[in-house]
Amino acid sequence: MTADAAAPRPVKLAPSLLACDFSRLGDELRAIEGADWAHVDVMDGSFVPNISFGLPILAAARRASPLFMDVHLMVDRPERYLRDFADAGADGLTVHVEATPHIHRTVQQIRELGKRAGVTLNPGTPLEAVRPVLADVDLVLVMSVNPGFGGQKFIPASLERIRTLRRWLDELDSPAELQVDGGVTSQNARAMVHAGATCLVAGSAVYGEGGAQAGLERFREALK
Ligand SMILES: O=C(CO)[C@H](O)[C@H](O)COP(=O)(O)O
Ligand SMILES: [Fe+2]
Repeated sequence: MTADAAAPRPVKLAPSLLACDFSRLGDELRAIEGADWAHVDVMDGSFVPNISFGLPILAAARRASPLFMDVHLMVDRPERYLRDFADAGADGLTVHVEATPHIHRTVQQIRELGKRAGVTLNPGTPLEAVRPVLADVDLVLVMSVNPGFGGQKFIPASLERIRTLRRWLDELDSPAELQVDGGVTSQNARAMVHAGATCLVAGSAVYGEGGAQAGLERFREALK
């Protein structure tokens, strides 16, 4: 059976705080309480050419909201900071396969901290790079833009990458989330779900026009 024909899976929405108004972080988190997760983009200015925010902002978000904190670590050698992010309130930690020579050990370390372990890869990295750890993760994230900035355009080839990962996860009978991040909008969301995605990250498409509640409503309508 192809992914497109399979029974529909519940779809999680994970608004990215990168696109919110940081001066009103508490309000911006309350505005997405109807969502499933809050996506927290940590950028170090080395692995990616941009610096976003780090531990204190995650800790502030944790204090302000009961939402699941889905932390996307765009940092070199993320193994150095796993415990710090866990202590600051992360519920899930997703690391890039390109950022560490020890992806298997890093995934194990996240699990040992009692957190959900995610693995991800840049659009230019062959999918085979994550295959050895697929059975060990709780989430696989398909980056559908080059990481480092919000508000970029979805890379169409990402759809085929979602389909392939869907097939590999199904072959393993894995319950892992298949997440997509970058350029996700209410217009293209259905195509990703049909390809097999179970969790959609969206920054500008949620926090943009009309505010977050209106943004979430557009996604709910699109995914009905
Ligand atoms: O990881 C990211 C960028 O590296 C962000 O999560 C992503 O870009 C979300 O922003 P948008 O929905 O505006 O594309
Ligand atoms: Fe992200």
